[in-house]
Amino acid sequence: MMTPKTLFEKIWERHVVVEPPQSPAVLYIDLHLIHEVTSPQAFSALREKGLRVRRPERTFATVDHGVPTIPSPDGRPEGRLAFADEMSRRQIRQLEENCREFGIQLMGLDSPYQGIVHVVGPELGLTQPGLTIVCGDSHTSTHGAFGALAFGIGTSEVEHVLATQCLLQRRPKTCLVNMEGYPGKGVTAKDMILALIAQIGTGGGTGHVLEYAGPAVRALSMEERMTLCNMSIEAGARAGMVAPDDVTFEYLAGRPFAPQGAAWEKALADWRTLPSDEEAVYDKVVTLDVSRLEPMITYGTNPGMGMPITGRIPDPDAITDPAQRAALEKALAYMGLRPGEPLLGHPVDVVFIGSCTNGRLTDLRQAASLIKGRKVAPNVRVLVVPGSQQVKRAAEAEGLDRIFKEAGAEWREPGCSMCIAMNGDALAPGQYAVSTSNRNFEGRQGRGGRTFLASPLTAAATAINGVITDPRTLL
Ligand SMILES: CC(C)[C@H](C(=O)O)[C@@H](O)C(=O)O
Ligand code: SF4
Repeated sequence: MMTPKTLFEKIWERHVVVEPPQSPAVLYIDLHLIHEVTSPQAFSALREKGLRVRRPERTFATVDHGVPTIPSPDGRPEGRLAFADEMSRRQIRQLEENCREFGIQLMGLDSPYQGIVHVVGPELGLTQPGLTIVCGDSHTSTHGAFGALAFGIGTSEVEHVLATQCLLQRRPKTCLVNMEGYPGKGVTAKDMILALIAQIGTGGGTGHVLEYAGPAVRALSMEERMTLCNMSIEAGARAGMVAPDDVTFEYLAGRPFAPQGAAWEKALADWRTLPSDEEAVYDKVVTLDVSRLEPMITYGTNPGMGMPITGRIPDPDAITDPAQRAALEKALAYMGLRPGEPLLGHPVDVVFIGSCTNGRLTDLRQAASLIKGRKVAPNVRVLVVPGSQQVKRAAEAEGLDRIFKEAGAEWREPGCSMCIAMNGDALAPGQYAVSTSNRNFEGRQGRGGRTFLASPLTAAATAINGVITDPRTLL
């Protein structure tokens, strides 16, 4: 009898080149994604050492973090750079030059496929089951939704992978996240992952690869599974994964970089062997009953500080652990919130709908379904930023852009935008935002800005009322 294995173990074992005792393994990397922020020093180091890129055909680049999302004044995609700050302009130009010199395919400003790296990889069919995927970006965990082993790396590791197509990596532990039951009306994948992180904490997944399983996960679309895996890193996990199934295969079929013809049939047969074996053992198991969830919202300055939308802000005095109490006190002071208060009805200045967590077509459709035929509140600035050019075109083909614009929202060009505020889209100090992104750290969306993380439905409901709103009241 073969030892039963988890999805993670199967992929890990296929990719280990050597795993000497007491030291990190050498792991072969199938797909390396790069963007303008974490790659420049890596290429400079290659140049200094006289090294080439080992497998340029397995390396793909896009520009996302610093890209202005204001439509080009002259209609040319390049014209967007007119709005870029100096640092972003240099990084984008540098990436263009590096890709030219090293023979790497770039989804640049003029590409119909440009977008956030974690949106672009899947929609091009680059992201596939069974692959090892890295990117100098923590939300690389998104790609695990396809049953790939995908994680973020640092800039020196980007250099290492560029030069060798391999990475030194300690074997992580495994954690099964069992999602029981089915979510109710208005409760989305974003609420499931915010609830999980609220339950296990931002350190709950440390050292582990999370495998999301259970009927609620199987029922999710690929885009929803990506939302789930995207935030694995916010629980401290190395990666997040969902075993591939027919939903995965249907999503991938016919995508530009997916296998075709006989190669597709061969790949499919292989991918079907990847899901964890029935008797496989995990280092840890966590269970979340999603049938009891409400839409979630964060009140603090890390993604674990989340609560059901009808809840009340917790009281630091009720926390016994001094470090945790201090962290909550500091967070509430920054957020300008008081313990025991509800968040429902709290005014906001900005609503941001976008990012690699919730900037895909499904997310925009959900937001539009609430906004359609309504107006956004006059006191709120609403930014809708599609995750990629493909998402933008698909949304426009369905008329979603018109729904947003007629309601008084801004319809932007693709990029990371106000998720990280590196491109000029930023909160003013003290402003409150409901954001569909993944991080609510101090200053994340602009210096002094205050972020409530929530789903696209909650964001849209809040945009309409101008105060934090339970989307179930508008559905
Ligand atoms: C800029 C980049 C390195 C960073 C990351 O690693 O995730 C960013 O994408 C983020 O979301 O904070
Ligand atoms: S959208 Fe936000 S989380 Fe995603 S890669 Fe860009 S900055 Fe990072």
